[in-house]
This record gives sequence, structure tokens and C-alpha cells, in this order.
Amino acid sequence: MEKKEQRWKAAVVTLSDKGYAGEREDKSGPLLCGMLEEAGYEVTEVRLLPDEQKMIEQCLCELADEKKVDLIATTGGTGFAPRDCTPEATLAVATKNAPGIAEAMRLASLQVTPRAMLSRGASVIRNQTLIINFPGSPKAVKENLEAVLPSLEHGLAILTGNASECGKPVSEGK
Ligand SMILES: Nc1ncnc2c1ncn2[C@@H]1O[C@H](COP(=O)(O)OP(=O)(O)OP(=O)(O)O)[C@@H](O)[C@H]1O
Ligand SMILES: Nc1nc2c(c(=O)[nH]1)N[C@H]1C(S)=C(S)[C@@H](COP(=O)(O)O)O[C@H]1N2
Repeated sequence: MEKKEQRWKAAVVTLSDKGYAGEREDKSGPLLCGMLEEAGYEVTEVRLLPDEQKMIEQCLCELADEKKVDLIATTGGTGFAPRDCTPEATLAVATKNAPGIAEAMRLASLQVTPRAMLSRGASVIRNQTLIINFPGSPKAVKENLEAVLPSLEHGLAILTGNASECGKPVSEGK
């Protein structure tokens, strides 16, 4: 990883009315945690919330501003259902847009299913924290994270002032 002295700190947030109500086991949050840990991240915060925009905004702000995680990965609430509001909450707390990550996820996912176009997931920056919205199903989480994971570390390194070589060829870089 480009950050030499410590691992990247990540938070995983599941947005699911059914999960929050205890009506369905949350499999997507634990899957995100496992994949991030496997890739070398330290998952320090885990949350499960209902599809309530203000609660999601407060949670994202707390994780970025107080817990100071480098990456927040959310899952769920990106679709067209009336209560889906994860992208709205994410955009509301953004200090900068970083649309390329969400674009790359949809591009890769369209090779798997045309329904990938139905995810409205956003990717943004809040100060020195990168926030990425993943869709809700475990299958979608796996496919979307695999598509962007190799490039995330370099983005985090630039965002946090830990980048060593920005001009590294893709073949040698992350
Ligand atoms: N956190 C999760 N854990 C396990 N499976 C999930 C999770 N979120 C979604 N899924 C699966 O993906 C499908 C589509 O996701 P979607 O977000 O539309 O679910 P939902 O049940 O409508 O959402 P909610 O949990 O907010 O009521 C669900 O029916 C479920 O099978
Ligand atoms: N790679 C991938 N992306 C995917 C999917 C998938 O199965 N694989 N499911 C899609 C579907 S069916 C929906 S409705 C949207 C939004 O999902 P969400 O409402 O659970 O966040 O993600 C889409 N993105």
C-alpha cells in the first residue's frame, strides 16, 4: 500500500430498512468489511442504519470528522425505491465530487447486468475522507468493489498527502 506507516482506516455503513429492523440479516456490510480487510484496510467503524437521509448524513459526518476514517464504503439505498436516499445524503455532506469512481462501477457492472444503470450511487470527498456508495445486494457489492479496489489506494494517497509517485505507469501502479 502507498501509505507506509499505518493501514488505511475504513468505515462500512449498511443502509437497509429491513436490516435495521432485524427482518433480514445484513450480509452486504460484513462482505464489504471482509473484502476491505483482505485488501489491507483496517475497518475501524461499522454501522447499520435505516434509509433515513438525516441519520445517514449525521453518520457520514461523524465518521469523517470525528473518527477521521480515510474511506467510508456504504451499501444499499442507491436504487429507485421511494425511501432510497443514500446518494442524496452523500452528496449533501460532500466537499468535492469524485464521480469517476461511481462511473467506473456502473461501467464495469453493465458488463454483468443492464440493471447496473439503476444504481444512483455517488462517490465524493468530504475533506480528507473518500465516500463511495455501493448497491445493496451482496452480489453487487462484490462486483462493484472488485471494479474499483485496485485504484482506490492511489486516490487515498493523493487525498491524504501520502502519494509518493503520481506519474507511475498503470502497469506498475495501483
Ligand atoms: N444488507 C443486505 N444484506 C443482504 N442482502 C441484501 C442487503 N441489501 C439488499 N440485499 C438483497 O438485495 C435485494 C435488493 O436490494 P434492495 O436494497 O432493493 O432491498 P430492500 O429489501 O428493498 O431494501 P431495504 O432493506 O432497505 O428494505 C434484496 O431483496 C436482498 O435480497
Ligand atoms: N454489479 C452489479 N451492479 C448492480 C447490480 C448487480 O447485481 N450487480 N444490481 C443492480 C440493481 S438490480 C439495482 S436496483 C441497483 C440499486 O441497488 P440498491 O437499491 O440495492 O442500492 O444496483 C444495480 N447495480
